[in-house]
Amino acid sequence: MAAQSTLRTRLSKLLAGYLSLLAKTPRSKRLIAAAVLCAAIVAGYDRRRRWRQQEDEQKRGRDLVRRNSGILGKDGSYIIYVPHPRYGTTKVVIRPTKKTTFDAHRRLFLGGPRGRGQHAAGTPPPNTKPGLNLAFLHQFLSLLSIALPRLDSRGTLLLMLHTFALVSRTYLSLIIARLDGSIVRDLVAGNGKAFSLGILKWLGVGAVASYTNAGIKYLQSKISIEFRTRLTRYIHDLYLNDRLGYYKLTNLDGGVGTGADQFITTDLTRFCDEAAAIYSSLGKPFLDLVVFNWQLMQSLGLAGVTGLLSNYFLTAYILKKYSPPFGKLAAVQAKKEGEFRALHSRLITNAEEIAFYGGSEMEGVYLHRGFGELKTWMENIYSMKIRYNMLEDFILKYSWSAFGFVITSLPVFMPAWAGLGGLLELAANKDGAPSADTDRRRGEDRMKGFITNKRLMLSLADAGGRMMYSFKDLSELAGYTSRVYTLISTLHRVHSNAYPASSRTQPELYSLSDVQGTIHRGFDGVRLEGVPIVAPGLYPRGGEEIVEDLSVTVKEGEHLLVIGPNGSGKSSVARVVAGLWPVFRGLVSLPRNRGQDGIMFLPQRTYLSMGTLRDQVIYPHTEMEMRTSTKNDAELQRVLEAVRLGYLRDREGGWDTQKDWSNVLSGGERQRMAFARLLYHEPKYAFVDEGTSAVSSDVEGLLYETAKQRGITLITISTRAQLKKYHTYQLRLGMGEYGSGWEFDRIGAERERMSIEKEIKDLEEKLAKVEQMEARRVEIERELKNVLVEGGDLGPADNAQEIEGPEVEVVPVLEEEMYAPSAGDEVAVIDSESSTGP
Ligand SMILES: Nc1ncnc2c1ncn2[C@@H]1O[C@H](COP(=O)(O)OP(=O)(O)OP(=O)(O)O)[C@@H](O)[C@H]1O
Repeated sequence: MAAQSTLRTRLSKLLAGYLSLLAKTPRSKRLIAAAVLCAAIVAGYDRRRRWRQQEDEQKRGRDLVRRNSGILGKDGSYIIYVPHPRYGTTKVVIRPTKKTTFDAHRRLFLGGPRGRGQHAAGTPPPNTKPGLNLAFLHQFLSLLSIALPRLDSRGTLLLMLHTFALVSRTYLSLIIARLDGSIVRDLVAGNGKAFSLGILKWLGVGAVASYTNAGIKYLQSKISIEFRTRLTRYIHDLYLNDRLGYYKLTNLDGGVGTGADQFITTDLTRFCDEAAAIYSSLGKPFLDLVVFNWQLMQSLGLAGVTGLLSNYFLTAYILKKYSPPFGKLAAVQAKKEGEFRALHSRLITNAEEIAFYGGSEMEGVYLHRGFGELKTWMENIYSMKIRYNMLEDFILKYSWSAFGFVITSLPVFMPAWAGLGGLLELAANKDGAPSADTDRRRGEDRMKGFITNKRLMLSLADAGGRMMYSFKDLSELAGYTSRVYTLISTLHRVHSNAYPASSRTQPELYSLSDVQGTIHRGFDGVRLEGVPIVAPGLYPRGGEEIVEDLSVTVKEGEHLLVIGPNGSGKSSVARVVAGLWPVFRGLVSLPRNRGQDGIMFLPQRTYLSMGTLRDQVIYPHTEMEMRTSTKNDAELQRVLEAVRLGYLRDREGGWDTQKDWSNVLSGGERQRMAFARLLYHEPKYAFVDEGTSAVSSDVEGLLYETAKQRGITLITISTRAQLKKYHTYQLRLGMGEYGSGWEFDRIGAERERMSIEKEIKDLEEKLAKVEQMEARRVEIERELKNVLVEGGDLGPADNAQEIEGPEVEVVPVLEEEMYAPSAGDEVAVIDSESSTGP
């Protein structure tokens, strides 16, 4: 009780004191305090709300990460959750690049064909060598317009902070140079107090400078990541869209060689790192040069600074003259690294096939050759660099220091030419006969001036050196810039189909600049009218016609079988309809949508994606799309049962199991999985390319009947005539003298019967000739017996005379016993079981 009453008294005292304080405080201050209190409460509440939201998001993120899925935003953005070591997951929002942005950038990236003066205004000729030239400036600025899209973007803010940190560091270096001079002066003068104060100041400034240095490095990496994020997303949006950039880039355009992977992963990273570094490695020394030169001009006069500047220009000239073409070297090295990497990717992708063939030795040859080329190139670069580095080191480190000593001695030896320092010297000289005290003071001032100037000179030499070194970095940056620019401009070219005809030569027939056909989407069926099926050549080469002007129409319920020998162009028809290959002439009509109620294509090799078992059935849908289309796991199970894969879910441990499915499913299972996708998506029309070649015939029938029952009109591509029973029409390719003809018939129609009867007649005629051929074979064998004797030796001379034809030189064969090795001969022992000989 006593304790309680004491507490109450204390509380009431506290309250009274607080109220009296409040009464005494002016009104404005009270208002401010109230505002601060309210702000603190609101901020606390907001923090709590955000914290809860973050927790919910992390929980949702964990679920989605497990399911390999994301969320689609209303504005078309895609929200995914990526695993995070500390928070479990972090949310990443990916906003698609707007169409108008691509349109605006096309002007920056699209050049015309090779040669000067044939490309859009402002774009450099595509054959410009990477280096420090105007093309580099254009390319770099174009890439920067993607990396820094707006003035208020994150990257711009980071650059501003970085600039602030760089300026602060230059200012701190200036303070340190002055402090250095005064500390040495105080030491020489024996002024302990000033000396200690100087040391304290030194430590204080040092702490701030270290923090600034670390900040500069941190901001530089942040800028690099920001650039990379923006550029990667931009490239992905151009690369992976309905214009099929990822396919056309290597199969039709060929502008980036074997593939874009090396460009997107390694080259882009190097470009971003170098671009972020170049800002500080050029910007800071440049700032240092200006500020320190100004300072030195104050103390050393115009002569000193003129000397310094001439030194820079001379050095820059010498280094530029003798420097190897670093930009080009970096670009070629990146290309060679890409080729080597592509060889490894091929090996990984085709590991099983290569293992079956036992092809490791052959693959080893390719890999060693690829690495050999890369190694030779790199050795050349290093040997070029070593000579240049020697020159660079001697000039920047040693000759510059010697020159620095000469310049800092100017106030002492040539006071009339040496600015403020020189004036001080002159004034001291004028003071008449020097006393011991003035001599001492003069000595101290000289010392301070010398130390300050020396430090400034050192910083200046360092800045100049870094500036010169960064010319090399700049050249390398030019190489990476050229690589990334090439990738983006090629993607733009593919995206907008910009293949102008060269004005110098006639465009080749069926080259990408000769595409005149029309694609009509929104048709209820599949129709080709006068469409040549052409295997395209890499731009600007022309393509090769495989099927002559094809005209065929498939309407709902009229299943079509496309048949013909290997290589006659069956799959190519699907490639043209799917938009992989261009429609060079004629008209192609097809439904507007892919998937449900539209059209779908099942390629010859079933692709199995990364992710869960569910993802395999619903591909290319995501789980999120599956849920929004009101389908569920029970429906998926029904689909799997319809294709006789109902056991998979239990065997693999549920829908969310993640595996490398291409190694788990057998060839037949993969094909059935492809049919499961067909049944899941329920398109109106479907191209099935050799979709049942590895499936047993009873299941094959079941797959076709089920698909037809679901209302899917099938266009089957196959070499097997027994599939006719599931189709209404057939398109026979590979006809005519050149194999580019075709026939389109109703199955069982008069013409088809006639063509089969004709084929039977042909075969009978050929069979009738068999007896004649047999008789001829016996005759030839008899003749040969007369000509050849046993053991393969030629017969007697009178027999040989009967042979008509060119003269044959008879070389006598050494018999085994006639050969006796002499002492000097090397004798190889031949395993009689594994080798045979004449
Ligand atoms: N990207 C390409 N570039 C050039 N030619 C190609 C390309 N793809 C295929 N070809 C060629 O086009 C021809 C037709 O190929 P397609 O794949 O259409 O044949 P197919 O009739 O489906 O053969 P198969 O029955 O063996 O599957 C072949 O000679 C092939 O070599």
